[in-house]
Amino acid sequence: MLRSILRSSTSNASRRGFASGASPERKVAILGAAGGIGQPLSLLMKLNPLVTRLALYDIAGTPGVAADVSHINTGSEVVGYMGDENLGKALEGSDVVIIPAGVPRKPGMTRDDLFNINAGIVKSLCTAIAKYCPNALVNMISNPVNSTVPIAAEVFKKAGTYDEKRLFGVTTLDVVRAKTFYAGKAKVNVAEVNVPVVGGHAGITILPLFSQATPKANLSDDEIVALTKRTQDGGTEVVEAKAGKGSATLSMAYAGAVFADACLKGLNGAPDVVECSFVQSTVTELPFFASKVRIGKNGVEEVLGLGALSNFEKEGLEKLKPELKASIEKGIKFAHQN
Ligand SMILES: NC(=O)C1=CN([C@@H]2O[C@H](COP(=O)(O)OP(=O)(O)OC[C@H]3O[C@@H](n4cnc5c(N)ncnc54)[C@H](O)[C@@H]3O)[C@@H](O)[C@H]2O)C=CC1
Ligand SMILES: O=C([O-])CC(=O)C(=O)O
Repeated sequence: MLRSILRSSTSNASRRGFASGASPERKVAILGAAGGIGQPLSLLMKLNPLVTRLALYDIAGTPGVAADVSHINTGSEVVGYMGDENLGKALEGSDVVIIPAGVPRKPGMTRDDLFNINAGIVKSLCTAIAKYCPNALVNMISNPVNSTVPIAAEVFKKAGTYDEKRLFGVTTLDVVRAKTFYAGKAKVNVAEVNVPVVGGHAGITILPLFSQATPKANLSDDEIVALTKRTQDGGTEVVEAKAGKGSATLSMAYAGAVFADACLKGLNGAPDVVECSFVQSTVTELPFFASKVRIGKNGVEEVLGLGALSNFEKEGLEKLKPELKASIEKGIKFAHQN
């Protein structure tokens, strides 16, 4: 067991000296830390000055990743944990738990094709979260997000720890893509671009609201249709380009790091922290829905509405509902039956 736990050599004193100044100490755990997303995400979280302790958990490979990342001269302490028997220690005291554990797609597969394997992984990890860090903000990356978030909610409900303010499906990559594609088409500075993306995280359930994109640009209807389709198919574009070697990892690690940073800022009391996320929601008749969310000291402070939609977006919203509803129900059913 000892061999599976690797501590960084950074001293407490130097850690405090380097760390986050007046910010409170924050522990972040990454579950699936040795994977394609997990490794670059571990790197990016090691670079985040709001993190004081970084727990890297996986079923294999974490000693190496933790040793590697721990040599970076930023303030946080890095500890690697490997194997189920060390999951509790990885989670204890965590403020934010990021979950990129599970299998990725291969060409020809949908995200839902990952359900059979990933549902069980998510269920067991969330059972441990309920036991060891029930107050953590959970950032669910594992696909299919449209089902894994409802599974997590049911696991937490069963354990008596569910707080809808603390459970987030990470849809930030859809926003990252929408911003990039819009900036390219509209020929505006990508750093200034904002595009809300609502709905869910699979195919047509991903609904970018380009009518609300800023800075405003005069794009034709055809251009908006093409941008929407490219955003919806962004994951597949990467899966096909990787030709059997997995799905988005680097852009996802970036997106995961952006979202976790927003959670840390919100927890620390920063004002106006708003990101899109797939959360428990009353924005539509569906129990979970992605939209802009204000994040604060308790997690979700406010689920923001959709704003004015174009006719094209209104149609997209109605079209996505049956698929999203079915994915949510599939997750809930799985959690009840297993
Ligand atoms: N939400 C989003 O926007 C995105 C989600 N994803 C999803 O993220 C997941 C991970 O993708 P990759 O990192 O590319 O896969 P990967 O296969 O490279 O890494 C997954 C890691 O999870 C670990 N793992 C498996 N079972 C585990 C368990 N019970 N506990 C802890 N770790 C466990 C594996 O050992 C592996 O290191 C996939 O489900 C993928 O579809 C990927 C891209 C974007
Ligand atoms: O497409 C996939 O399977 C991975 C994913 O969720 C994304 O890249 O958006």
